[in-house]
Amino acid sequence: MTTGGSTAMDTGAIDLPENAPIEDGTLDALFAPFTPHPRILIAVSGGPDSTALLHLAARWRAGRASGADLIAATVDHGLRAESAREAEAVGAFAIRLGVPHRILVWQGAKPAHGIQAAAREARYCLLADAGRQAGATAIALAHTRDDQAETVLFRLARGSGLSGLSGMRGDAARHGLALLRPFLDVPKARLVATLEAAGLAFVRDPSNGDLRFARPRLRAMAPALAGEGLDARRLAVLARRIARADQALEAATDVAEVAVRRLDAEERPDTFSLDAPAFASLPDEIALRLLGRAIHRVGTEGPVELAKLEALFEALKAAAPVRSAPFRRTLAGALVSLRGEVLHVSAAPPRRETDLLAPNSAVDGPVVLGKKGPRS
Ligand SMILES: Nc1ncnc2c1ncn2[C@@H]1O[C@H](COP(=O)(O)OP(=O)(O)OP(=O)(O)O)[C@@H](O)[C@H]1O
Repeated sequence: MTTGGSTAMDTGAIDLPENAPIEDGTLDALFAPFTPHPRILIAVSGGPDSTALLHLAARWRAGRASGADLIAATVDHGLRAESAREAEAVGAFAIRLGVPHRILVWQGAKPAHGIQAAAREARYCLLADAGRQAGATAIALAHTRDDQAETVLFRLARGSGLSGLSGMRGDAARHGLALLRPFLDVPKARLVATLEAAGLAFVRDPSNGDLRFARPRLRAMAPALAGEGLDARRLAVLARRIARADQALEAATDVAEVAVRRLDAEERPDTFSLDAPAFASLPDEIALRLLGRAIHRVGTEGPVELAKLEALFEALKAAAPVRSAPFRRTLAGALVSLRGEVLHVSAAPPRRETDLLAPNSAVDGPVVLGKKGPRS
């Protein structure tokens, strides 16, 4: 995304040239998250962002007497005729920089639908396996500020809650390895300028501009959005602010969990019992998060979809003061029931056809909820 009219004053960010090459003087700060790791696998597609990541990380490492060992890997998804040749070109570039490189081939059947998501999932698995085999403790990815902005828009369009709108994290974990994204605050234009200044070539994946996919469509809208002030910088600032608020709400939920959870004789490992009056006195957002945690922990279907959690929470709030009929609902493989002063969340019994027909028995009906990925 190009940047529009925002200024350092209205975003709180330090104003940097948006398309100036990255200078050596900034490398220590940029790669500070690398320092705790003895060995890092750099994920390089051969596109501009990850080529710049490899180039700059090698430059940073060469300027230090000690630090992380760098290794690099390229996943050949086998989806384009040129992919094998491009992966080899990345390998040759890495070797020139003195960085060992591996090509990881995505084998097996490729789905007809959702190919981008399947390729991403396969890529993370292959990179994590290669990283672990090589003794790496972290994978470095070249997501930029433009990617962060796109992620925020993408999730906004899909109805995400605050956790989703906080965007990608600069430090996350997956498959037992840390995921480092040192360029999350760096405009893509600066990486391209860095490569051009160093005379380095990179490939452009045509699928990045394929308007059959949602992200390229959002990318194509970026100049118009930036013209209205909704540029990458503002969206990235928004993501940071939301992440900050989200962390505070999670911390408040930790406190509420300790205060409201009943650890009495009735408590079993597969049950989460909450003091119902204390739960009802929590602010809605905290109560909702606590309920979502309970369902996620004892349920069998992964993270709960936010809209479904909200529907269940509203039904619970409506039922709580009445207590005329027992409250029992299932969501994401968990059973939520209100008995007297106790709100129980336990693993749901196996579903029967009749469960789906009984009134007040299932808010999620026959829909199978997803098992992975952030749901909010
Ligand atoms: N085929 C691949 N092999 C290794 N790493 C990859 C591959 N594709 C993506 N990555 C890693 O994941 C990051 C994000 O992927 P995404 O598809 O958003 O970027 P991209 O368009 O490939 O970016 P780049 O300009 O680096 O090529 C990349 O910057 C890179 O670090």
